[in-house]
Amino acid sequence: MSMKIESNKKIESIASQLLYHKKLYYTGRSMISDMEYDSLEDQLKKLSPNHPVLSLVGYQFEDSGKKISHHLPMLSLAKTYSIEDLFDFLNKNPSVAMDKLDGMALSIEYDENGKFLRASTRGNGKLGEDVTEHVYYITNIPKKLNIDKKWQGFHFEIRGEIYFPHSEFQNFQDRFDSFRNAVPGTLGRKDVEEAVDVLKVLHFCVYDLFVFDNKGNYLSAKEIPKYFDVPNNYLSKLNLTKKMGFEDNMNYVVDVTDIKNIDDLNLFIENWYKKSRDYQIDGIVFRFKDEILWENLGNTAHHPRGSLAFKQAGETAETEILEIEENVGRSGKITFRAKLKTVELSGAKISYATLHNAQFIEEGNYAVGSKVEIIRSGEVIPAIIRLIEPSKQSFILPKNCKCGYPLTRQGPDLMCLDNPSCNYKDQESLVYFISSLDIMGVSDKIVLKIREAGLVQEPADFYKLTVEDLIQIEGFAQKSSENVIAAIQNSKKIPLAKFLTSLGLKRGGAVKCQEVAKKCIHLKNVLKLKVEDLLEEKGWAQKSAEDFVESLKLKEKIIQNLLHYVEVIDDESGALIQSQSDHPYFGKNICITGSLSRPREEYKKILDTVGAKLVSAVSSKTDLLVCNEASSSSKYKDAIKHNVKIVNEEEFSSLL
Ligand SMILES: NC(=O)c1ccc[n+]([C@@H]2O[C@H](COP(=O)([O-])OP(=O)(O)OC[C@H]3O[C@@H](n4cnc5c(N)ncnc54)[C@H](O)[C@@H]3O)[C@@H](O)[C@H]2O)c1
Ligand SMILES: [Zn+2]
Repeated sequence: MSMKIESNKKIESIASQLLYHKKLYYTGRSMISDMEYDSLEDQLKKLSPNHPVLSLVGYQFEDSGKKISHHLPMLSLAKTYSIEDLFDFLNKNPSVAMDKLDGMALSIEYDENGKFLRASTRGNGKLGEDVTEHVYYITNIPKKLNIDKKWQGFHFEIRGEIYFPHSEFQNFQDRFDSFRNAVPGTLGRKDVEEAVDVLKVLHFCVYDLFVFDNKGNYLSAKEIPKYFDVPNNYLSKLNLTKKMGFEDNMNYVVDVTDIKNIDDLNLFIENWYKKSRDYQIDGIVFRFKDEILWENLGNTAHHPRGSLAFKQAGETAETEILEIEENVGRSGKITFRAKLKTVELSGAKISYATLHNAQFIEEGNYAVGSKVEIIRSGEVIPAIIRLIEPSKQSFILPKNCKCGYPLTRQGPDLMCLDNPSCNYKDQESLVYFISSLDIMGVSDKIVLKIREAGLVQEPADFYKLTVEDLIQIEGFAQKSSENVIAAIQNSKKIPLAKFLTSLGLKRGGAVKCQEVAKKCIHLKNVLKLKVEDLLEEKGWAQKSAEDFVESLKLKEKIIQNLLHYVEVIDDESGALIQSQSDHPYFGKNICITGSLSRPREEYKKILDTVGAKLVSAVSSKTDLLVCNEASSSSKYKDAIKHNVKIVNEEEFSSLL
């Protein structure tokens, strides 16, 4: 074989490994450390500097929705692990340093009035996914910018990182396979309403601003200081975004012009990582301060030349797998974790690591006795990144669930699907049932203890518990047992929407269950639901409707058993709305001014019952103003101004 063919083979092998790991990484299942990945990339750079894989940005997901084409490409960053390289970079030009936030890049566009227009992800750098609807719910992204007079007529594009604060992630841990997957997973959801609670707690941090004039032409770094009356540097550009209403992010950015030698730089880096923060970083971004220079340096196909990310090799440790344990999730998905010979890693004693799913174990060839390398990567429990030495024995994936029923393979996962009342998946269902009912004084911990003692197999069993049962369990005293039992017994009247939510139905998040409750009013109608019925409603896709109806069927026995103990209260709001919707005042905004024959409170109550709203001021959104004579009140004037219909009390009440 000629040298050329040999080296081509090597190049293609590295390229295909890179593609493979990219895919795993961007779907939250990385199998190698960033350092190993980056060193593979370096090898390819040496062998074939122009290889197309090297200029791939991000990873294109299949089956994706609407695309937005970026005005300017959204690129990656050049990176280094070497202090010397970083020092050389800083010596070239005065720079700033900022956190390299480990979330996802977002582009957010505003129109010439400062109104939020649309948002997109980085995607492949040229085409991103449209996430406009998701962004409506992200609270620290302004939907209307504070626009100074001299900024009017310009369009703005803000770029930054959307990330999950650690303190918030704690509340949503069980919903995601991994921390890394949480943000892409949430922004990738097509049924946005199901993700609202997560979107509300995500944070956005700005790192760039682009300005376009009213013809859509890009305003260069040279022109910005002229139009906006700011000095030519990165910090003052960021300051503009702060004035526009973005959260103050200046504490992320530090001037590093006073670093004079390698020792200073080492100390600076060491201290940077010591700072406490409520989010994950995967490096430090250094960027030349001079904006005109930064722009003139331009980009490669992969990254801007005026920025450099410094990364630190994450601390890893070697250990041995002692046992492989499995857990059955609420959906029936089996997840695996390894019990390890305890080792210390970044100051913590580690005895467990995640093995994710069946595919991860197969591909990595992990088994009891394997020597492995583990890393802490911001996950709740550490991840295994590499097999150091295979075990003499191999691990045979379970054929059956712990409940005895056979498992089904679905892609990378094993699932327990055949046993509708699998006790093991109910272990999670039980906790979920109680926690979504919000029974005061009954925490998840208590539920697990009761479950471990074997006292409950399904939700209905909670209502059969007695004080005597609980006292037998370690940690329960007379008084606390009485409290728990009383709390459970007091939770027997459950509104329909809450009842449905607590069942943990597939696709049955709180918002969807509320819609179903409104539509069906009685539980017996819910139990008769067909896929077609759901498809009539907006926000239901074929697959989610099928999942919902099917999982409802699977829970039928659990529901029937529960009904011996609890009373499910009809959704009256739905019943009302059905009859109200024919009323002429339904959905109308009505305002009253001057004195009428009956107190305003009384009218408010009547209006409530027909589905109308009594508003306190007149705007273009008001449908009707009620008053007995022309007056000089501001409400009256506004009604004339906005062309709002004005009627007297008699006319008004004739329709009530
Ligand atoms: N372990 C693996 O298997 C594996 C696989 C693929 C990629 N990776 C890792 O992923 C990285 C490459 O991925 P990438 O291109 O998504 O990201 P990147 O590391 O090249 O960084 C670019 C991204 O950084 C983000 N960012 C955060 N803070 C920023 C700031 N202050 N200024 C500018 N940008 C900021 C932006 O989202 C931007 O898109 C590499 O570091 C690589 O090690 C690892
Ligand atoms: Zn099972």
